[in-house]
Amino acid sequence: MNSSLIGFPRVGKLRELKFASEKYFRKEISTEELEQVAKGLREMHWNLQQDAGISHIPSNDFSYYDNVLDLTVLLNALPESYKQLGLSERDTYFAAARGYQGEAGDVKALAMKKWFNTNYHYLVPELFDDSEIKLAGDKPFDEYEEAKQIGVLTKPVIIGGFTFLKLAKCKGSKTINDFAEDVANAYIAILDRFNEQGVEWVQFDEPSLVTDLTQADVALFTALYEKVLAHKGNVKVLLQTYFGDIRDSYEEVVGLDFDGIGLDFLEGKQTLALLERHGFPADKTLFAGVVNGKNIWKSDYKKVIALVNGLEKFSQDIVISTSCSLLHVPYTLENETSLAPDVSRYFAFAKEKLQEIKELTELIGASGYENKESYLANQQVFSAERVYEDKHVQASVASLTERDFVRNVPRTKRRAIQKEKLQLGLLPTTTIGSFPQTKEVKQNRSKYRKGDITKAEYDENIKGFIKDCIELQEELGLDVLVHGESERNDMVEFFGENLAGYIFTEKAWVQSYGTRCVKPPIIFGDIRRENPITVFYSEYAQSLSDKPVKGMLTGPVTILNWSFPREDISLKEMAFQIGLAIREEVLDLEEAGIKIIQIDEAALKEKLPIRREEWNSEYLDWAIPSFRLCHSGVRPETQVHTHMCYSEFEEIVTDIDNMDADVISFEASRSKLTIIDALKANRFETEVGPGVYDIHSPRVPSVEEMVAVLKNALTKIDEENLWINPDCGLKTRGIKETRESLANLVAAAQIIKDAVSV
Ligand SMILES: Nc1nc2c(c(=O)[nH]1)N[C@@H](CNc1ccc(C(=O)N[C@@H](CCC(=O)N[C@@H](CCC(=O)N[C@@H](CCC(=O)O)C(=O)O)C(=O)O)C(=O)O)cc1)CN2
Ligand code: MET
Ligand SMILES: [Zn+2]
Repeated sequence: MNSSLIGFPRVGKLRELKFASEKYFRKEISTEELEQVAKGLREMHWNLQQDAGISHIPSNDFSYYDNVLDLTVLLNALPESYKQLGLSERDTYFAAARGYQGEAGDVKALAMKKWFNTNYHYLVPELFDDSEIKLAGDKPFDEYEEAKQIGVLTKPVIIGGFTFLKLAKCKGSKTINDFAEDVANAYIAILDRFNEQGVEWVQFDEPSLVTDLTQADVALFTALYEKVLAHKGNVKVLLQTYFGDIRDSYEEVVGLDFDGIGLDFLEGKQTLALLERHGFPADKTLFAGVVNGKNIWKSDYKKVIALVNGLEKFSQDIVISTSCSLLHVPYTLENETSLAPDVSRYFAFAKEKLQEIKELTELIGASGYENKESYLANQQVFSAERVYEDKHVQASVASLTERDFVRNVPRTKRRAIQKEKLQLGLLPTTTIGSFPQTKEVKQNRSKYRKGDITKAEYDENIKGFIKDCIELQEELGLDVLVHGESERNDMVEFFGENLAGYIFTEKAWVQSYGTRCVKPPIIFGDIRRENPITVFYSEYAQSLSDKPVKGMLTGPVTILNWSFPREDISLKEMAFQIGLAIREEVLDLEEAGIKIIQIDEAALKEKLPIRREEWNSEYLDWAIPSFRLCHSGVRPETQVHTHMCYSEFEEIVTDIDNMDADVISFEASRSKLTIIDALKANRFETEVGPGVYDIHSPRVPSVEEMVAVLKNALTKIDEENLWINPDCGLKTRGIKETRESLANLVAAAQIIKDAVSV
């Protein structure tokens, strides 16, 4: 049986690409040196896949920052503002990705958004009325050639034209339909080039097909591909989908002249039913996504083999594949030195998944496969009892009642009590929580981890960072302070490390955006809080100031969504277990005299099901309650904040209000504040802090631009309800730009406060 990979992680086994790129940004290495690192990684990844016997090895899945941005460049759609800087090709690309501020000019980065239901972020393509879409680059062709040079014949991978158009934002009067013809022509030109190169298969990724589509969308898709496929020549075209099923377009898709169709049998709840109902054309190859590309648990060979065997009645020509790109899992288990064997034996990261695919291709269809060594070894893992149960936690979740989810004083009444108690005045300024993770802050953690310093020394250093952070905020004149999160490597991993039931890794990095990676902790058993986690740090921070210092926690939905979840119990069960743990922490913080507690739900929107019909039943019906569970026990005078990034929650504004927080801060600066209209229209009750500047870019926002944002916000939001803050935490920023940006923020706030009080 043949096998295919949709994409492979690109940051490198030990994040080599991240470190090289960041050196390049700091001008410590040249373009050529950066390109050498990238080339080395590509070669290594191709060789690995070749060694594992993968038949369809992807190329062009590599990216210096983001593969949607790569496509934008390839289609000549990079906005003029970046080209006008007159920088080198590479630097123009990075200017679009990160913003640019320097001798050549001052431009903001492109907007960044969540890639479907993952923690990966892409840069949003922008289409202007004068954008001229055409093939304008060589990356996919060069990378094919590069692989060929080392003896690997690859399957180039490009995001398809339909997904490109669906993700793009039109900035003028034209709509995506106005660009469809040029897009089709550009893909024809792409296919021409692949024909010249003698490419056998090309993969067009069309994940937008798994979203709810209108008839017009399906018509756009069909028209686009009718045109493109008429020119495919000798190249075979694989239409690759993932993250769900293609229930709205299946019949049209199988009717088109694709040579292969890639379907997701894991997240695609209706994929099998679609095959049952409509069959699968005999002249096409079925690329069956059966190995999980998103989670780190080993595949159960028995189940996978049964699934593939069941597909043979639909197609004689099956290639097995991952369910999505392996971009979303870490590189390899080999780097994990401290995982117990009875834990690590359950896991398969990207490299180990290659081995799984290899073994599966050998087992499927082989007679007597049940007695083969690889099968027996796999089944041994699945027959073993995994004991990590906590009966006490299970009982606590089972005995939750309605009352556990409701604060006993309603929000409007709490508001008056809180205003009286906190005395913040109108338009309070605050930040989202983290302050720059400086070299010293990171070293403190790594020294402690390596045993070079004691816990007491570690805590002493943290107290020093907290003290500096409080002093800085006092000096800047912010109203509500934070302790700065210098004890955290990450807002989720940190809680994973401090909760029983979690496993955490050393080097299991996954790209989140650009050079930024996360190390999602693994939920291995039932979750329980054993000891207070943050109280020591928050209490100390509050002791240094008369202003309120926010307690800072991550909420259950976000902890769950940014972890690798168990597959043997429901998401709801896990969310409630985590919710109970965070609730204990909330109550301890309140007991320690913390007056404002922020519970971040940065990832709430991320795993909202792609299909609207599943929003409530599959998600919101437990996600919102699990948040309420965290704070329902606090006194009315304790103010509860939450925070969300990449907001785009227009359509669930009422659900967000139902979280019953007192204040919410959210990202709005890159998405131009459109969310605010939705808040007004839905009579949003929660006080709001729409972020006034983008913290994902190193550029320093001016006072004027933030005044403009605030004035705009005040046209829609009552001044009694408005907070002033950046759009997310400051951990990725440097101290200098943070100080300057926040000084400007406070100055902008003062101008607005003065204007409002006259
Ligand atoms: N989980 C999560 N998802 C999120 C966000 C988030 O904050 N967390 N924010 C949004 C945007 N995404 C982001 C993702 C990552 C980072 C980020 O800053 N990541 C850091 C890593 C942070 C971290 O965990 N650092 C560790 C590990 C540091 C490290 O590299 N250690 C070295 C050793 C260094 C030494 O010994 O000195 C190693 O492990 O190899 C620490 O500081 O303790 C990075 O890529 O640079 C920011 C935003 C959406 N998704
Ligand atoms: C990705 S949301 C970040 C929230 C967190 N409190 C921080 O400031 O870093
Ligand atoms: Zn955030």
